[in-house]
Amino acid sequence: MINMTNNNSITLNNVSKWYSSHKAVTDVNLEVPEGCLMALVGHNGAGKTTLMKLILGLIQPTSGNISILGKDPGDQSLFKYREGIGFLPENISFEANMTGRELIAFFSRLKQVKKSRGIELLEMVGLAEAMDRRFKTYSKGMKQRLGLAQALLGKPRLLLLDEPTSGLDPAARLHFYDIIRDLRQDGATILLCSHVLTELEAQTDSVTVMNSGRVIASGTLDELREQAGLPLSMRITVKEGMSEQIASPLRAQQATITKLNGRHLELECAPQSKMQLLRHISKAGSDVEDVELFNSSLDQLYAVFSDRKGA
Ligand SMILES: Nc1ncnc2c1ncn2[C@@H]1O[C@H](COP(=O)(O)OP(=O)(O)OP(=O)(O)O)[C@@H](O)[C@H]1O
Repeated sequence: MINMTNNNSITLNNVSKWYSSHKAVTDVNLEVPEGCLMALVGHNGAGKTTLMKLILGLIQPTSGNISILGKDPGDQSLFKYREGIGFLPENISFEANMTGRELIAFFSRLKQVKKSRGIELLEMVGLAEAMDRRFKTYSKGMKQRLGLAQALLGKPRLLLLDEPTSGLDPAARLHFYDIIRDLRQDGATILLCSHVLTELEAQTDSVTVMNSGRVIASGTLDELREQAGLPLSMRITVKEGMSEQIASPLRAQQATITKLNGRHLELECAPQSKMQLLRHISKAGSDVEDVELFNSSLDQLYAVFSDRKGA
């Protein structure tokens, strides 16, 4: 859950990054509160990875200011605090001839973490059986798990994950989000880039949508729904032959009936009319057997914001 103490783990003020005349990121303002999981979404080339590199201090902004964990990420003298930051890049690649065990031992030394913790993490990500095999023999999903294990070394307070579930099978994805939940319970802040919007919905506190280097929308899912102005859908199951009778007063309440047959009616309404409509529906008593509500999905919200920018 979002920590309400107003402490931001990441703050970007008017950050731009240009490569020669190419604007990879333009005037980005972003605040990620401590303990929050924010998803960064956007088309290919929208600027998500560039933003992560800026936050990590791997590249310098052309203009604007960045603060992570209260520090300037570009300050090379601040090596010590990097122990508190974990990063999983999009296309993970390690020395091909080293085994998983050797690689995690190497990263454990770099992060000044006990080797045994590295081994524990390999076991946690499901690489116990494969840790003595060379990296070059690993499948894409196994490489990704090893990348995740190295990102988790040192109990990071801030985790940056670029497409963390790419290559993972469905069971491994579920396991990944279990790990993320545990980290969040320990207070970690997570910024996660993904194109798999459906799996993000249940996990994120907030979503930032990027397009052509700019932030075009940001907020909780409910805030984004309000900004997008998409209708809420309802599916009502009624006693046989009662649908028209129940639909009539709902039309007068600004609901748009989209489908109607003997036992079902489907409608769309403004999200703020929901309770008023439900009160009307409940007046029908036992003639109404079920009401299902469908909020707009992150996929639908993303499509709305992308279209608005003509993407
Ligand atoms: N080193 C670089 N030199 C020149 N242009 C770059 C460089 N890195 C990124 N870009 C450009 O900046 C823009 C943003 O790229 P970025 O990798 O941040 O996008 P992304 O949102 O992460 O995309 P994807 O979803 O495909 O990973 C793109 O137009 C890309 O071509």
